[in-house]
Amino acid sequence: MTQIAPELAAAIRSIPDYPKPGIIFRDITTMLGDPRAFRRAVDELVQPYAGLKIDKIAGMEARGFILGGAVAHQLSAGFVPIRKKGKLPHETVRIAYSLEYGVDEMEMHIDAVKPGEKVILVDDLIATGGTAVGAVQLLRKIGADVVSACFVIDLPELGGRKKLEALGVEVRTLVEFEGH
Ligand SMILES: O=P(O)(O)OC[C@H]1O[C@H](OP(=O)(O)OP(=O)(O)O)[C@H](O)[C@@H]1O
Ligand SMILES: Nc1ncnc2[nH]cnc12
Repeated sequence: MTQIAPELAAAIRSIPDYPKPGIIFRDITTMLGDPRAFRRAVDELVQPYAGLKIDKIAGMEARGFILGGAVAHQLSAGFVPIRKKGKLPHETVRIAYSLEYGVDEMEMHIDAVKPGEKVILVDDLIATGGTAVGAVQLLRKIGADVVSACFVIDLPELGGRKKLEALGVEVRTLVEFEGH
């Protein structure tokens, strides 16, 4: 497996059979708690976009908020929270999606992005791609130009990267893990 950042892979904890039997949960809390690894992850995510004049970073609840907030700060971009249903107070756009271990609905404020604004999607991990594809669909519904999506972790066997690329979204990842 290509590892852009092997020291990041070493900082991520793997927990078998969580949240369901057969899933190996890739736990980034160990990476977030390590100041060097957290900084490295954010720096690596930001670097390809430096100078691109990105308007907004969209982050998926909850882990996408931690990384996306830091990336937005570094790029001097705004931040758009994509939340699980029922949490946002203003008018929203909503979509149902499935992920590696469940189904849910996510939503975003209808005025979170202006038509034509350049947006990058940020999350900790892409597995089946259900969450990220849902997020791209929401962003496009309100006219965003989704230029790229980036993740610390890719689980390539679950095919998420290919689904996003098929939608015309560039995908950048730092670490790959085999299996689920
Ligand atoms: O590619 P997929 O199969 O869609 O899976 C990836 C998503 O699953 C995890 O989030 P989760 O829904 O567990 O939410 P959390 O961040 O609140 O724990 C992860 O942070 C991604 O958002
Ligand atoms: N295996 C996994 N580990 C952590 N988060 C996930 N989200 C979807 N699949 C996951």
